[in-house]
Amino acid sequence: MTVLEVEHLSYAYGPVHVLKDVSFKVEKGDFVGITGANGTGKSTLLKLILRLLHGSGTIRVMGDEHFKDYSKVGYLSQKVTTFNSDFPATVDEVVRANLYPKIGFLRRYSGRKFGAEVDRALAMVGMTGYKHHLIGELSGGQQQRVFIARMLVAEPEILLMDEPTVGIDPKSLAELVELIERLNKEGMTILMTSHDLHSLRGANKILTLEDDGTAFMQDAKGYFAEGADHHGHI
Ligand SMILES: Nc1ncnc2c1ncn2[C@@H]1O[C@H](COP(=O)(O)OP(=O)(O)OP(=O)(O)O)[C@@H](O)[C@H]1O
Repeated sequence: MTVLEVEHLSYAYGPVHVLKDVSFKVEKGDFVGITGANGTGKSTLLKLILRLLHGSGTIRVMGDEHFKDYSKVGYLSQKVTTFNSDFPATVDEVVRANLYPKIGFLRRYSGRKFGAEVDRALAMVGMTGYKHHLIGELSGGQQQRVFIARMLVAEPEILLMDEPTVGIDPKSLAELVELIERLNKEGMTILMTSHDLHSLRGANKILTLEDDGTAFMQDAKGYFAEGADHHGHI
C-alpha cells in the first residue's frame, strides 16, 4: 500500500529554489533514508509533507491529496532536544501532551489519564522508569527516546524524523539506531534524514537530494553497494 506519494514537488524560499520537480513514493513498512549535502532541502521536504510549508506539485498522504489527520504522522524535528535543563516538564507530561490532538482538546479534561498509553509508549523506547524525571535532566540519547515515545503515543502510521541521531554519544547512538530499526521491523513506515550512513543502514530505500534541487530514490542495497565514497556528502 502506498502511504505517501510526492509528485513534481517544487519549493522556493523567496528567490532561493530549494526543491525542483521532486517525485517519489513510499510504501507501507518502508524505511526511507533521506540524504544530501547541507542545505539541499531535507528538512524543507519533511515540512512540506507535514504541510507546514506549501509548494507546487502534489503530496498524497494515505492516498489523499487533502489529507488532514496529521496526528497519524509523527514528526521529530531537528534539534528538538536542545533543552534548557531548567525546562520544567516531566517525561510523562512531554509524552502525554501528544495525545491531546488525538483525543480532542475538550476531552482532555474528561478525567481519563491515559496512563497505560504513556507507559506503553515509554516501554517501546526502553524508558520505563523515567516517567517522573524532568526532560531537561536526561541525556541527549534519552531525550530522543522520549521524543520518539511522544510520537508513538499518538499511534501514528508514519514517522518523519529529521536528523534524530545528531549530537548523541556512540553508545546511545547505536541503541537509538537499533530502536528505529526495530520500530520499522515491527511495521512502522519511517522517513529519516541523516548525514550518517551508519544511521541509515536499516533503510530499504534512499532518497538523495542533489545540490540542483532534484532528488532520486534508489534501493538502499544499490546505494550502499556503490560505497560511501561515491556519495561525497557522507
Ligand atoms: N525559513 C527559511 N527562509 C529562507 N531560507 C531558508 C529557510 N529555511 C531554510 N532555508 C534555506 O533553504 C535551503 C534548504 O534548507 P534545509 O534546512 O531544508 O536543508 P537541509 O538539507 O535540511 O540542510 P542540513 O543538512 O544543513 O540540515 C538552505 O539553503 C537554507 O538556507
